[in-house]
Amino acid sequence: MSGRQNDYRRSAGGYRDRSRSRSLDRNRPRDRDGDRYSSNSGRNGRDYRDNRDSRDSRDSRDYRDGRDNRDSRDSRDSFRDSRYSREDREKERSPAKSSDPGKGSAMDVDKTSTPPPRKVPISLDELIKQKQQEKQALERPKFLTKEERAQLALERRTKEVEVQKKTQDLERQQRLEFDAKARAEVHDNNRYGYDSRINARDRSERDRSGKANGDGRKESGDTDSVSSGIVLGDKEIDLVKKRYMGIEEKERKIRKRNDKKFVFDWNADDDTSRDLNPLYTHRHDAQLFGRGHFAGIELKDVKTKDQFYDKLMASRRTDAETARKDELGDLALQRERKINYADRHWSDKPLDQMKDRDWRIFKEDFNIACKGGSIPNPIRRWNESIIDARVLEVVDKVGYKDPTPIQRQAIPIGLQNRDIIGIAETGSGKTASFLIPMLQFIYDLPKLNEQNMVHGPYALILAPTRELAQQIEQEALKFAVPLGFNCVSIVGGHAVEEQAFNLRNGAEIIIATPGRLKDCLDRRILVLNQCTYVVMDEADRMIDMGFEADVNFILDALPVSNLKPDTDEAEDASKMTMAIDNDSNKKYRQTTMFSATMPSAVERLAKRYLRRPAVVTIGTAGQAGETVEQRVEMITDENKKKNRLLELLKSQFTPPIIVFVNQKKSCDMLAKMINSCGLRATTLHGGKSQEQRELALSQLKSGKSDVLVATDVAGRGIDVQNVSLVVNYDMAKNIEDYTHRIGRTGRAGRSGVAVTFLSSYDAEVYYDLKQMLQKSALATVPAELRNHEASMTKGGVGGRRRGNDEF
Ligand SMILES: Nc1ncnc2c1ncn2[C@@H]1O[C@H](COP(=O)(O)OP(=O)(O)OP(=O)(O)O)[C@@H](O)[C@H]1O
Repeated sequence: MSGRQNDYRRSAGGYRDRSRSRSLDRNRPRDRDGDRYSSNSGRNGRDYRDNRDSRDSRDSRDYRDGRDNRDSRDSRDSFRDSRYSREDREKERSPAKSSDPGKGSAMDVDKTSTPPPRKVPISLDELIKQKQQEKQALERPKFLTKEERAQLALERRTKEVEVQKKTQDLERQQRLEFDAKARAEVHDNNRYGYDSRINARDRSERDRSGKANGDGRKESGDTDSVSSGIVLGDKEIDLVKKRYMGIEEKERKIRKRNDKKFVFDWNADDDTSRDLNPLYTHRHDAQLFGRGHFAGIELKDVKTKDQFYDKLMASRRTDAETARKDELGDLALQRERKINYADRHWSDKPLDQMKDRDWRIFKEDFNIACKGGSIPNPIRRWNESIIDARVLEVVDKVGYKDPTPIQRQAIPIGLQNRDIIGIAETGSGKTASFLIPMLQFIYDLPKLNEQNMVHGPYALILAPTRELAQQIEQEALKFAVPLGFNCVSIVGGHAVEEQAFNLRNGAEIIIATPGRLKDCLDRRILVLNQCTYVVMDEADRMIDMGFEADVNFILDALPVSNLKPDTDEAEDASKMTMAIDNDSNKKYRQTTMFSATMPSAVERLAKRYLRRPAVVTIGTAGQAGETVEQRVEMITDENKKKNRLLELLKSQFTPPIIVFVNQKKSCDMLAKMINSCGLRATTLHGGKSQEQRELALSQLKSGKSDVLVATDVAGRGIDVQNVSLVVNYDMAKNIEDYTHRIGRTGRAGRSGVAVTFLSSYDAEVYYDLKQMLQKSALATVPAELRNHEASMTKGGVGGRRRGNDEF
């Protein structure tokens, strides 16, 4: 069906409805003017007609528009009818109300006055709009003034209170009734008096009602206080009772989280069982650890206490049983002796009775840790070692009574011709720990003579600084001269010719700095054709100073025919101590490295030149000497630093004192300042001639100078006896240098103090320094450092890489 036909039908439907309503109108009674009463009966017939006309016109418009509004029109018609009828009723009512005879009827008014404006029924759209507006108005939040809100809240509260009061009254009423009933029942049951409980309840009831009165007074009872005008609260009354009647309230034990699981109502003092039971009075103290104790029982105690049973048993024994008992007793005694003997401390045992356990205890006692296979046992005493008697004689002459921890472990390994990486704190005798096996090694080699001295030295010691090399030379000479060996140092700052002259008679041991040695090798002043023992002292420093290439050059100049195999054989002492071939006395090359700090950069060197090295660590790697008290002061201001330095130098510290700075010019400036204060200061840095450097050091050692102001040139290995104070006027740029600097004091078991001025420019080392101070028993971390952000995480790079002695 087409839309047009549909619309037509709908409009026809609408027409049928209208004709039906007209026929209904025809049946209605007519008014005075002959017009028919309609739903708008208050109006004249013209109104009605008009209405009808307008409706018709609307219908015809609907028809024209062809809109599908049949349903809405039906509802509109019915609604309009209802509106007409309501308005009609009102109109009918109004003339009746004003039926004043004087005024005339509404009809009359209509006739006389101007006709009222025609009332047009409200359209459906408007009506819907109106309804929506009303609805929106209702939904819209209404603003209330403060007073209105207060008023509302008051009303609400009043209502609540009323309800509450009502329920309370009701409850009270019910309770009173219940009590009265109960009292009557009890009275009936017990004629002789009131139940005390009811009395008490009455009292409490009265108390309660007294409180309910709101003034804290009791209705009856405390008449005294009321009469005296003093009002006492409950707490006060309790206190008065406590004071005058001696009533003590037991404090309730409050159970805490960590308390035992079971909490009893009684106190420990109330427990009487203790006195009655001997088990509790003589408690057995269980000792589960320690010698002489078996499963927590002291055997000796048990023996003395059990005499009663012993006597009893003895009286019952036969002779044979007694003999057997004695036999068993002897056996037990022997066993006990054996246990006690085996449990002796290692120092009470001869060497051949030392067990693995003893060696473990021994190593723990000296903080010795080793890595690598087939490590020999450490040395307990010099005379127990396999060191040649003549070398031991020299050791005794030098005055070393007992070996230091690093010497205890490194010397026996060195004597096995094993490669070693030795890490031990500053001033712990590392020099002797590589010198002694070296001397023993050379001792087994043919003496140097006119023929073989041209092939160069047997042993080579490399050191990062001239001063350290010279110091090692002096230490080596102590041992070498009595043994008839020659030592020569080859360091920068001296004429090469002079050094060539020193080498004219040959030297079993050469101590050198890498730069100058390379020069000598380049110039053919020296060859290393028979060098089979190499020591790199402070190897990390050499790499740090940029000597790695020189070191590689030197080590590559060594003969390769006696290189150790990179197999397990390198750990086999019996093979490594043997000559390589029977025809010659050639030995395997032995390479060792020693330092107090071993950063990972050294690994590269170790991997290239060391074969299956044994790693010996004393204490913790990179740790300062345990006898050094480390103090850190946060000072950034230069003037304050100077004042503090002078203050320290004038305090209880006795010379020699070493002050470390980071720049050459600071050395001279500080030395001047110290000299002007009456102390004798000398300087040591890379800008000075070698003679001046050696003079400065010797003056400090001899006591001609009180204070040495130095750069890191003096930071490593320099051994000046009895340095009481080291001041880091400028903090070292990395923790390794700091460790070596402060290691100039507290050497060889003596105590010393290291004071460091830390500034905000040193944030790179805050973390490492904090860790180091925390590990030391003699150091406290200042709060500024502990809480500083930079000390929380490891930041910055390691030390500065520098070329040859540029300090
Ligand atoms: N067994 C020993 N008994 C007594 N003193 C010793 C012993 N061994 C070494 N010394 C002394 O200890 C001091 C420090 O020794 P050494 O210079 O070898 O220490 P170091 O560990 O090399 O120190 P650094 O790491 O600073 O170079 C020296 O004066 C040395 O004479």
